[in-house]
Amino acid sequence: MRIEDVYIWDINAKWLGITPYQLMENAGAGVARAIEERFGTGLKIAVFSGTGNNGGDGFVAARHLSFENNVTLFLIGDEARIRSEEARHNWEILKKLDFVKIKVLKDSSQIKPLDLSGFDVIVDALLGAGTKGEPREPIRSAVEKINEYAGKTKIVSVDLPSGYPSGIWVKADFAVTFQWDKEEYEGFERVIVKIGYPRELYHLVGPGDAKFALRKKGEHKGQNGKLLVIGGSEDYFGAPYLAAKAASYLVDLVYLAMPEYSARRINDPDVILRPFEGRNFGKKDVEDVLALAEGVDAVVIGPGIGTRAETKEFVLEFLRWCEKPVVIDADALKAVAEDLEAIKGRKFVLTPHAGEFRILFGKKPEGSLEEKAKLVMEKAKAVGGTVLLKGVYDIISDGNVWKYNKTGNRGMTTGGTGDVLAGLVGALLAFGNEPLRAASVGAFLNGMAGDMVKEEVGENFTALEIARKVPYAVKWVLEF
Ligand SMILES: NC(=O)C1=CN([C@@H]2O[C@H](COP(=O)(O)OP(=O)(O)OC[C@H]3O[C@@H](n4cnc5c(N)ncnc54)[C@H](O)[C@@H]3O)[C@@H](O)[C@H]2O)[C@H](O)CC1
Ligand SMILES: [K+]
Repeated sequence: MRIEDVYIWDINAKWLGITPYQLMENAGAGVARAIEERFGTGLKIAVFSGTGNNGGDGFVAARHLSFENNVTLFLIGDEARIRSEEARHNWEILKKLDFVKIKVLKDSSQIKPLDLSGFDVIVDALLGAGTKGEPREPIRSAVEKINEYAGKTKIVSVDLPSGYPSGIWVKADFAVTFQWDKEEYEGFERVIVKIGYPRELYHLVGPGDAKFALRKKGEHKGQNGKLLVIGGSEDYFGAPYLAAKAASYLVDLVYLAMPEYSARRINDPDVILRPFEGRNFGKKDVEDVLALAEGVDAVVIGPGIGTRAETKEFVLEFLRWCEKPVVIDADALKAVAEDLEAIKGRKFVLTPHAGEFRILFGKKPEGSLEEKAKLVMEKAKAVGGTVLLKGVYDIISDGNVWKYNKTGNRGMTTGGTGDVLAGLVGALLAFGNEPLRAASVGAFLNGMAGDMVKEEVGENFTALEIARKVPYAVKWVLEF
């Protein structure tokens, strides 16, 4: 698990109703328990806290330890800078206690003369996951002061040694880290304590994933993604339009390549039409559509494209040559099912519903969520890409991990919601997201938009209304 996952989990935990207060209480209690299990009780303990949530964990640990130990808490920095509610709450509690001695040290000149030789254990709660760069004063002096006692006094770091991985960090006997080990951490012993996360957080897609997926890259036109949607046929023109419309709320530029016969039905300034002569895509169009794809960041191919033999040939030939990340949706899935080699080595997302999944992989997904997830993961690994199996719970896997999405409602069985979804996944690919995150967050936003429409109009609505709700779903995520 990476530090980025910590933030995603925290946000998703909050979305599930697990408050930062509960997490901090469990974190601090876990630190206290790990210390007493290792060193016993009746100890003289110095807790060094910073003004962030790492410091907050230290406040909680000090309170828990004070029950059977002699605790002094050193706040390094100005208490006015204690930012989060949960850290402030625990600071206010400490200030009401009499057995915990508190010393506020704002300046390195107050830290340098400190004599810590009377303590059995020093707890380092100065800096944690929020650290940026080398420790700055006065934290820096506190790190140096603590390191004077390395090897003599027991030193326990909260979450990770303060200053790690910069040039100067606390030489701790061990760090008490939360819920799981982090792959970035090395060079110090870790004791892992659980802080109340349910197992679902490994798999459930939430606003935490969406916040990371929606981070904008640049300020200038076009920097926030250009998408090409390829679809439509003599029978369908709505599907590719829906995909393009939905995507237009996220990326800067959306090109919509359609056979001229159906393209003439579209006139929406939000999408840049690129009509191709004729009624259906065929091999004659491969060169020109590839040329279009050169100018974008990601491609969606399939909505309404039809299943004619000439079109299947077009789809396969296009995919053999296109090097851009691509969402393969709807009828393009049927083409790919005939020759999975066409997408070998590519960056792609397949977006089948259960029936298309069976055509692609020869097996209908059934059974429990975990049984279906195992099958999706196995097939994603086999095909070498990301598979988004649409359903009441969408299941997404890149072959290594699996995610599931619970947003959405029965009203979304209406035609076209799959097209909106394909557009959103394509847009998130165009943002630069890896396929797994683009697919899982696309499913999340699609379902959230559908839930917002249902809130307003009940369960009978069209896919275009879902597309129009996309900006509201994005706003909700960014404000969460
Ligand atoms: N889900 C979990 O794992 C939980 C983790 N908890 C603890 O929260 C910290 C992360 O807290 P955060 O407030 O984001 O950051 P820090 O406390 O690590 O530090 C931020 C604080 O320090 C200042 N700062 C940043 N870099 C430096 C620097 N180089 N020198 C000096 N000062 C710096 C910054 O301005 C902030 O004021 C995590 O590690 C866990 O301990 C939750 O409490 C429980 C759930
Ligand atoms: K720390």
